[in-house]
Amino acid sequence: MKVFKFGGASVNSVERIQHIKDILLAYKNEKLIVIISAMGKTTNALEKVTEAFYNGKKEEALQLFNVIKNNHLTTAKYLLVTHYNACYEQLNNFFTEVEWLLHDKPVQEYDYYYDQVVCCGELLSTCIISYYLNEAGVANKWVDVRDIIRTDDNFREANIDWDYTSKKTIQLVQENDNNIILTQGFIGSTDENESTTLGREGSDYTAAVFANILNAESQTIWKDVEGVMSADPKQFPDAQLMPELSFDEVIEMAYYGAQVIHPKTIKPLQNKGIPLHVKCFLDASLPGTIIYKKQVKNLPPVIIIKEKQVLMHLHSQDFSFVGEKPMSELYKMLGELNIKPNLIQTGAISLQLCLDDRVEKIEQLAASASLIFDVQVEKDLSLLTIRHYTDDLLFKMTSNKQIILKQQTPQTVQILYR
Ligand SMILES: Nc1ncnc2c1ncn2[C@@H]1O[C@H](COP(=O)(O)OP(=O)(O)O)[C@@H](O)[C@H]1O
Ligand SMILES: N[C@@H](CC(=O)OP(=O)(O)O)C(=O)O
Repeated sequence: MKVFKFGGASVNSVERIQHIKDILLAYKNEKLIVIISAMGKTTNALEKVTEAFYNGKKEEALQLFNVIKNNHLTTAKYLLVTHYNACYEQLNNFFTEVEWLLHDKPVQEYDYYYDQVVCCGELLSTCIISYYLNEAGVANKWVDVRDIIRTDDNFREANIDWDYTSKKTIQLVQENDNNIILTQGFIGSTDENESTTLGREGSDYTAAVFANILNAESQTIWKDVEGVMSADPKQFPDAQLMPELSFDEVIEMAYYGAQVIHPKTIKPLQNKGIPLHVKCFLDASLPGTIIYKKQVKNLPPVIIIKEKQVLMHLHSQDFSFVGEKPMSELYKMLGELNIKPNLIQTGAISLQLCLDDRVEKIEQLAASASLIFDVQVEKDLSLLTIRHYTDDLLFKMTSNKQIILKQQTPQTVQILYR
């Protein structure tokens, strides 16, 4: 059994979806689980629908959703001939589910509605692609992953119930004759059938969960890049391909914010020693990157830039040390708000946290933290991380920047700048 994952970038046009068919035809005789994300930037668009709905702008939410609907229907029309009507019917069921919800007034928490609306992106994309592949001779079985991936109700960052999910996954594979099972990444459901999501860009993780449970031979993430590069090639055209990487290196890269693989993906694979391939779906003959248990030496400097960062300055209110007590209270607040700081620097009577700029979370944290600290917030910053840095590169990358904070170990340097 192999697990494949195609991300939003691989399914963002009719041509790209047709390309998936060519890739899968080459694996016709293999058992595959194929995980697919929402098309292109659909998840962002669905986030906007949820925001409008939650802010009481029902008409705007419905209008925004209508655009998403039409885009998917147009894609289905281009791709399908004989299967269009059946696909249309299934798409309509998904549309209706969301529209019903949008007609209601929000009475529950925002994150709950977010998951009920946003999960639709993956359901729509997989529905269209499954019908298309069946029509094009790549027989597959479409599965609603919400029947398989059971989670808790920690909406937007749901945690997997491994026992239930393992049983259902094994049962699914045993009962299915098709070589290809095609399903959604990123989403799951609670024991009360509420939809959940696993955190943005979580489809890589879904694939790793299946790979782990099924002791897969390998997992392959198909991307619009050659493989894992030493920097985002969109920002750094000279970025180098890294043909092999260790699990340790990739988990560090993901932790520091490299967009290329979701941070939670590595553990399920590492635990079972399952190799992860990152390959280019535009040219399957390219070798890509293999990530495995082997130690890999002599890596080039790896550059990661995170934009839209906020620096929260916390200062002791009465000149007492920032000791264990205020620190543990602060960590409790971070845990409750589900916030992961990207960098923490402590001093005698102050500490500084670098965070992603999620307005509502920052406001809540600032409000809670102000009970024990004086709080100041600085916005519009960027966080540069270089693994395996050289002094020359560090100088080159920071010489024209206003450095706000710096943290350095022999392996990694992090610079927060304006
Ligand atoms: N180190 C890196 N190596 C390769 N690609 C990277 C890296 N860092 C960022 N990227 C970006 O990741 C993009 C693919 O990620 P994304 O658009 O989220 O893909 P998908 O939709 O397939 O998950 C690439 O187009 C590339 O610009
Ligand atoms: N569609 C979700 C899940 C995902 O993993 O997407 P992608 O594979 O395109 O990063 C998101 O955009 O967050």
